[in-house]
Amino acid sequence: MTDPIEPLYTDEEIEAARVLFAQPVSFMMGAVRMDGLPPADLPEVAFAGRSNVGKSSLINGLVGQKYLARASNEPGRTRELNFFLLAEQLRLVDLPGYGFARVSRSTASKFQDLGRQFLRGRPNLKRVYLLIDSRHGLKKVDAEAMDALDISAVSYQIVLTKADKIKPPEVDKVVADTLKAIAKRPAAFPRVIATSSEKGLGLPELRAEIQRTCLS
Ligand SMILES: Nc1nc2c(ncn2[C@@H]2O[C@H](COP(=O)(O)OP(=O)(O)OP(=O)(O)O)[C@@H](O)[C@H]2O)c(=O)[nH]1
Ligand SMILES: [Mg+2]
Repeated sequence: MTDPIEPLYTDEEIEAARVLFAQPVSFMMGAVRMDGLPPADLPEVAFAGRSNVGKSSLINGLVGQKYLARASNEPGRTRELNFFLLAEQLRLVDLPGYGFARVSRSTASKFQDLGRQFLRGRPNLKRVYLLIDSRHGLKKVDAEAMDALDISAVSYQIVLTKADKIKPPEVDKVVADTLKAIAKRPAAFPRVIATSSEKGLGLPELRAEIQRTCLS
């Protein structure tokens, strides 16, 4: 039996994805309203998760640029839907985080509502990458986000972040626990990728997964 934990990508796929993500990438726009989105004319993948989980850093890691998406230690940094165009072929969408944010409750909920509306109603959204901090695992707010995605039938995949902060056997355990927790969720893609934007762990596999999702 194949191990569902192991990513199943050929060397050719990994190399093709590396080449794709080495192509030019640019910040296209930030949207603050659903009627201000770019046209739904290219495949998109979005990065969602709690504030401070590492969404902006992961986008930077994937494209090999340190400062493309604004990352910060201050939770609630990303406040708009930020669209990054890669290779003129697909878009990476950085979402505002849910959970704690160092802005007023009404400001935070305004951007969280925008994120929710986007996830529910974007026809060209191929998949949501739902980021979970390796040190913390799934929390109640993450389960609520998954409930919403399951109900809307929006395909999502769990990506563990900051895997450099814990030991490899602990990472394996979080991966196994997470797979168990999502087993019965209808819209969850049954594979979990552990990543570190800092050390590059898991990024080649995630690039290959995004390429498959958007361009095959
Ligand atoms: N050690 C380590 N730190 C990371 C990693 N990814 C992100 N961080 C740190 O975590 C903090 C938050 O990262 P961001 O990428 O801004 O997180 P975010 O999810 O975009 O946050 P919001 O926009 O506020 O929702 C920053 O201080 C990053 O340097 C990682 O893989 N390893
Ligand atoms: Mg951010």
